[in-house]
Amino acid sequence: MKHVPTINKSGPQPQKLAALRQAHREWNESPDVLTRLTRRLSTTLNLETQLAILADEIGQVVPYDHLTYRHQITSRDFVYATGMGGPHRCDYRLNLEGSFYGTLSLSRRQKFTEQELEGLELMLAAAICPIRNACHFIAIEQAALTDSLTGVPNKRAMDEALTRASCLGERHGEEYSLILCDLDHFKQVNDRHGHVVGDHILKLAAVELERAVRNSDCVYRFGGEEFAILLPHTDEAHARVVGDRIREFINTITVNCGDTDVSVTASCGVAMRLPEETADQWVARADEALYRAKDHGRNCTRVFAAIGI
Ligand SMILES: Nc1nc2c(ncn2[C@@H]2O[C@H](COP(=O)(O)OP(=O)(O)OP(=O)(O)O)[C@@H](O)[C@H]2O)c(=O)[nH]1
Repeated sequence: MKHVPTINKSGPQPQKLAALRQAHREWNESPDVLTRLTRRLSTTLNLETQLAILADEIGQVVPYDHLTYRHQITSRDFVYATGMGGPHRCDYRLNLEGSFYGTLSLSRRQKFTEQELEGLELMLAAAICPIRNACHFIAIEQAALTDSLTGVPNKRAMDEALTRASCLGERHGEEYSLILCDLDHFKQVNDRHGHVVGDHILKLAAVELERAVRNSDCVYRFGGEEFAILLPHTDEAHARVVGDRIREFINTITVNCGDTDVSVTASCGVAMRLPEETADQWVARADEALYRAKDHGRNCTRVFAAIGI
């Protein structure tokens, strides 16, 4: 049976409450480095902010010229650096309960003393739990914005990006175009060759889309067999060219299924963002252009022209 703690009904405990108040004051005002470090780290789950706090607190006890922290969190490199080098260096691999949470390196002109290294280790021991929590937080945030099948950003990430693009477009008059790219007759691929093949083609399509666009553009999985590509600084004429290139890349996908090779085509709908347009209205126009591409026989690109609207 689960242990349920009993509630003490003996009435108020003035002495204990006074002690609690005192402990709280001491915790908040303590000049002790470790108490202050853990107290400051506990105020945030943001890894960059935590590292800035750690760098600040370490610098007050062990002067250094340069501090770096590196960690790969769900395949993305996280790097924090402050200050400028020095020939003497110490590196710490941050491990907790068998898991690795990054490498912290310090360097400076003078050698580090044994006492300083011991002090550093005490501070890192106090910081490791908050750092672990911040790393997990980043991983969870990334997972919430990533499509688990293809690894590209998902619809939620796209909604955030479109809202951001709308704000920037409104403020600075930047041009943004959106391409919706939908695989043609994908139901037939699933029905004839099975979902495993369908899933494999979706993964390959995401790879081809990322290859077909610039680093500054971003590919999202918008729905089942539908992707979206957001193109900053791009008008509709250039976006059309990208739409055609995307289709060419998708057309190169071939999956061998025993005695047949399965290939796919795609249709693209393009819309450039209009002034004062909401993200939903913008997506609706790109979707309308996609519908026209499908209606025109598929494997083509259609633009919802901004002129005349
Ligand atoms: N394998 C696989 N199939 C998916 C996934 N998500 C959606 N689909 C399939 O994609 C197909 C989409 O079918 P439809 O919306 O009819 O579109 P379509 O057959 O591509 O036809 P058009 O878009 O008109 O060319 C459906 O069979 C869905 O089951 C997925 O994650 N994996």
